[in-house]
Amino acid sequence: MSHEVSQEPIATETDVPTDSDEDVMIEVDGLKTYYEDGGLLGWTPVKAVDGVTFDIHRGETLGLVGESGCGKTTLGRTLLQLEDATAGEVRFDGVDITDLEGDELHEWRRNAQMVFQDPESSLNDRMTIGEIVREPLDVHEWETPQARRQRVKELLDTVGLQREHYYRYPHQFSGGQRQRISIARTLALEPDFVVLDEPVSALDVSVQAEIINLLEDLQTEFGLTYLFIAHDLSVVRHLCDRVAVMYLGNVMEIGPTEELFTDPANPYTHALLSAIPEPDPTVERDRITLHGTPPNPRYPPAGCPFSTRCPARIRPAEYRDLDDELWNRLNTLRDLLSERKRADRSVRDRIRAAVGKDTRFGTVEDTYDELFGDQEVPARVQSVLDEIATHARDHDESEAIAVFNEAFGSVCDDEPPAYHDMSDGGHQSHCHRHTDEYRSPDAVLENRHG
Ligand SMILES: Nc1ncnc2c1ncn2[C@@H]1O[C@H](COP(=O)(O)OP(=O)(O)OP(=O)(O)O)[C@@H](O)[C@H]1O
Repeated sequence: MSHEVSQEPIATETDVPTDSDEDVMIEVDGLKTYYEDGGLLGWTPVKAVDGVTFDIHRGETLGLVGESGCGKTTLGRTLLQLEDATAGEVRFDGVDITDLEGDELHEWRRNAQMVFQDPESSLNDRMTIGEIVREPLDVHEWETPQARRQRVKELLDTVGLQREHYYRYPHQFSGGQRQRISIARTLALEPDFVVLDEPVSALDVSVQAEIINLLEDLQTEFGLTYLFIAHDLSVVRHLCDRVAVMYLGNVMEIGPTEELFTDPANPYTHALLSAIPEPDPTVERDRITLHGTPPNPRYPPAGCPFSTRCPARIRPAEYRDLDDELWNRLNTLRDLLSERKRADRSVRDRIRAAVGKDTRFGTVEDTYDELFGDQEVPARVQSVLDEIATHARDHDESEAIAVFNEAFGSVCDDEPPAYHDMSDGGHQSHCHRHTDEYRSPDAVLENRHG
């Protein structure tokens, strides 16, 4: 874990309207979690969570969605102090738990628990169901051993299992039943807050609804607050009161579920929602095709995290009307140049480059041919491309990128966007397009649906 603090968080404390309502249970403020897995001095950490600020309200279910690897699990684990925060605060009822240690942390953990995705691997097959569910009670020396046994039996009732299951082993149960066992264990110490990390993704569709219903019933019965991490947006829409959309370690948009699904504000949310299959084939819907893949979380863009793939990225005035496909190809060229700049080129590559031979990135001519061979490139773009090519041939990627940014760059590439309020209901989005200076993302996306 790194304690390096790099670029500014996407919004500063002063940008964010503080929710002073009494119903705020958890306040997350400028939270960062970096993984220093290389362990080498100067090694660039993975910025799994990179400066997020939001609240969780008492008794609500907050959904957390986003593509694989965007940092959802890391965020959930950091809220429970299962990962150390690199920077920022997580305040539970006003207490910053990132500062807790030893007995205080142990005691606090009773309040907050996690249900994991895969009930196959999260239960110890050598322990009986009774031992598994009782373990947190034993660890926290809860009352007497007899009272613990009684409590476990009650918990088995609560989650729809039978008391006789106490002496059985996990392998004797189906996936859905195993998830019920995990949930019983999670509830043992009567937590207030539960992180549900894809709790139904590994289950058969027929069983998913049963577990979702159980989670809803338990929430009502025990007044639980949930952070629900999920890929399946239809489940999120059904279950969650509010939704936070994550991309590359940042929360891009947060708001009431229906508002966010019917009137998304952020270009990334538009893209994520447009990937949901339309159940009614007769309904025509615009789809947004995202080009490229998310950037490496060790090297996030300096400006908006989504800038390298955003179909609504602000363009300099003289290129506003450029063909969208050509614009996408230009963005791909910038990604290639950045990757080439970063690459630790092998000795062989360096020698080949020095004697003017191809490297594993291919020649500049090949790359240009692949990207622009079938495009009509206006002369004003071609002259910039020619200048970039000169630097790229000299292996001066920094200068090539500087020329690129000078011509095609915008505020999206340079500055992290601030939070913007989309409604009075706490709907917020981070996008430079929300400022008066630019057209809203909606207006731009209407023209650019691929
Ligand atoms: N222990 C670790 N050490 C180093 N990098 C890690 C570690 N755990 C996660 N990462 C990296 O951090 C980033 C965020 O991972 P995380 O698992 O939080 O994402 P996620 O959104 O939950 O993904 P998924 O939906 O696939 O579970 C990824 O790039 C991942 O490879």
